[in-house]
Amino acid sequence: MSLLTTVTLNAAIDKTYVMESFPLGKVSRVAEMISVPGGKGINVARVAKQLGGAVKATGFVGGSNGQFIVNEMTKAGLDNDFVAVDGESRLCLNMIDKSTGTSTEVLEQGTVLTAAAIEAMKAKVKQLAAESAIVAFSGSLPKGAPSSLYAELIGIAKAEGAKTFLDTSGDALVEGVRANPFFIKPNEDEIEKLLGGRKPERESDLHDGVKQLMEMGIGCVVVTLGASGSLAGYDDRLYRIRAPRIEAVNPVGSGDSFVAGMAVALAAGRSIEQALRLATAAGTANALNAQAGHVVEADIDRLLEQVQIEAID
Ligand SMILES: Nc1ncnc2c1ncn2[C@@H]1O[C@H](COP(=O)(O)OP(=O)(O)O)[C@@H](O)[C@H]1O
Ligand SMILES: O=P(O)(O)OC[C@H]1O[C@](O)(COP(=O)(O)O)[C@@H](O)[C@@H]1O
Repeated sequence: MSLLTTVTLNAAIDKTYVMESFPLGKVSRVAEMISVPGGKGINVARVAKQLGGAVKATGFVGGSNGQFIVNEMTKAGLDNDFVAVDGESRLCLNMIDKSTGTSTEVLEQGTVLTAAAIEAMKAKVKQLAAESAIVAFSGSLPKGAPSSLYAELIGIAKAEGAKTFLDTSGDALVEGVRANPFFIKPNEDEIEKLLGGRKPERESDLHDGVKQLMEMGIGCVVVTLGASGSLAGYDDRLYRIRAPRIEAVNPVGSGDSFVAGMAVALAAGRSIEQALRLATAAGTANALNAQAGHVVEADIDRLLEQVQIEAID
C-alpha cells in the first residue's frame, strides 16, 4: 500500500472540554474531557489510518507532553518517527459549550526550534519522502522556524518523488505555495491572504481565486467552507461539493479529516471525484463526535452516499 507521511512541526495535546455552558468570566465545570495527540498533521494521520491508509507520522515533540503524544500514538498502533527537541510540546484547548453549540479554541505557541532541530527535520523529511507516495505538511510553524520552512521541506520531498500537501495559514502558507505543493486546502480567510488581501465577496470570486492558484502551478486547490462544503479545482476543472447536513457536535479537526480523505483516496489511485467524496464524508463524520480528528466507519459509509459533487464549466 502507498505510504502517506504526515509532518506536524507543532505537535500538541488536543484537550476537549465538554461543558453544559462556558460563560466568560465565570467558573465552569467540565462534564467530559478528551485528551489525545493532536496538531493538524497528527489528526490527519489518525483519520487516514481509520480510513484504511498506510501512514507514518513525523514532526517535533518535546518534554512530558511530547512523551505523552508519542506514547499514545504508539499505543493506538499509529506508526511514528518524531524528532525530539528541548522545551514542552503545546496544549491546544477546545471548550464545547452545549448550551450554545459553540466551540472555543485556545492554542498555545509550542516549542522554540533551534537551527540544529531544523536541519534534523530536513534530513527526516528527505528519508521519509523517499518511501512515501504523499507527504502532508500541516499546521502552524513553531517559533524559531523561518516562514520559508514549508517551502524548503516541500522542495526536499518533491525531489524524492513524493506528492506534497500543504495545510497551514498566514505567512507560512503564502511562502509555502511558492514551492508549488500538489494540494492546498485554504479556508475563506486563508484564500483571502493568498490573493493578497482581496476578500472573495461572491462565489464567482472564489472560482477566480482557485483558478489563479492553479495557474501558479498548484495541482489541486480546495477551499473548504465548513457546513457549506467546498469548492475544488483540479486539472482545469472546478467542482462545487455540498456536504451532508448534520447536527454538528465538534467541527474541530474536520479540515484535517478532509485532508486525510484526499490523501488516502489519491494514494490508492482513486479519481479526483472519488477523493473529494471521501474527503467530504470524512470532514462531516469528524464533526459528528466530540473528539477532534476522529471518524467512525459506519458514519463514513452512510455519508459517502450523501455528498453531492457538481462539475462547473
Ligand atoms: N457542520 C458541518 N456539517 C457538515 N460538514 C462539515 C461541517 N463542518 C465541516 N464539514 C466538512 O468538513 C470540511 C472541512 O471543514 P472546514 O470547517 O471547512 O475546515 P477547517 O476545519 O480547516 O476550517 C468541509 O468542507 C465539510 O465538507
Ligand atoms: O497548528 P495550528 O494551526 O496551530 O492548529 C492546531 C489545531 O488545529 C486542529 O488540528 C484543528 O484543525 P482543523 O479544525 O482545521 O482541522 C486542532 O486539533 C489543533 O489544536
